[in-house]
Amino acid sequence: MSTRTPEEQLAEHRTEVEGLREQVCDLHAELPRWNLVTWTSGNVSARVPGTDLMVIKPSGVSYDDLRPEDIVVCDLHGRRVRGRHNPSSDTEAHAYVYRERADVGGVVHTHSPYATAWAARGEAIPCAVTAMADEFGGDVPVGPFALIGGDDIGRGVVATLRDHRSPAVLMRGHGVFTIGGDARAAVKAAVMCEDVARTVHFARQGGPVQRLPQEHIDALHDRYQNVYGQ
Ligand SMILES: O=C(CO)[C@@H](O)[C@@H](O)COP(=O)(O)O
Repeated sequence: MSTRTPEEQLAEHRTEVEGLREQVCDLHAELPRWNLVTWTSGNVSARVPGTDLMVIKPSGVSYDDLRPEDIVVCDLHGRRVRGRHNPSSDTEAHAYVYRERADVGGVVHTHSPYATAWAARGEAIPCAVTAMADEFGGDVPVGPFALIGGDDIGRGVVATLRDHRSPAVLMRGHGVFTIGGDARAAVKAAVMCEDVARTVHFARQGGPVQRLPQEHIDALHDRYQNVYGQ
């Protein structure tokens, strides 16, 4: 934790903060694009590296209307430092994750329909296809039900993901929270979570679904995380 005030940190990192406000504003367009949200029901945040600050969506503002200057700057206790709007209802949850997980640079919340259906049943998505092993390294787990507004959701996210390689958790009776090294990685995890939730749901309609053998999950995850791509 920095010894400087949030305002001093903001003044020192103004360029990075403005860049992240623009990036997080743009990333919100991915939520409706991939059918992860209805109306304003999801949010993206990013940690400002080297500070105790984060940037997050304003509460209840339409994705079509979002501009970089609407993205709210908060400290890591969810208090607004800059911005004319109230921050997202989930700000304290995101802030808790950043306080507890130094490796996390981005957090996303959605109500994407297939994944949220698994959350409504309180059922983990079994790791039954290679794409799941790649991105999640196992099942997508279920976290506890928690009321919206305080840091209880953040506590549930951190406690659940501690025992998993998955960057996504299905919060029981609510929806999806994902984490990533940066906000883009957390958005990607949210997109992939909905994709595998839908695929495994479809597979279930035709019969039982089997989890891949653990050694195959481990090999696939290792290849995707360390070899795949450029
Ligand atoms: O999950 C919920 C409400 O159920 C909220 O996270 C969602 O509507 C998004 O709220 P915000 O617009 O980010 O305040």
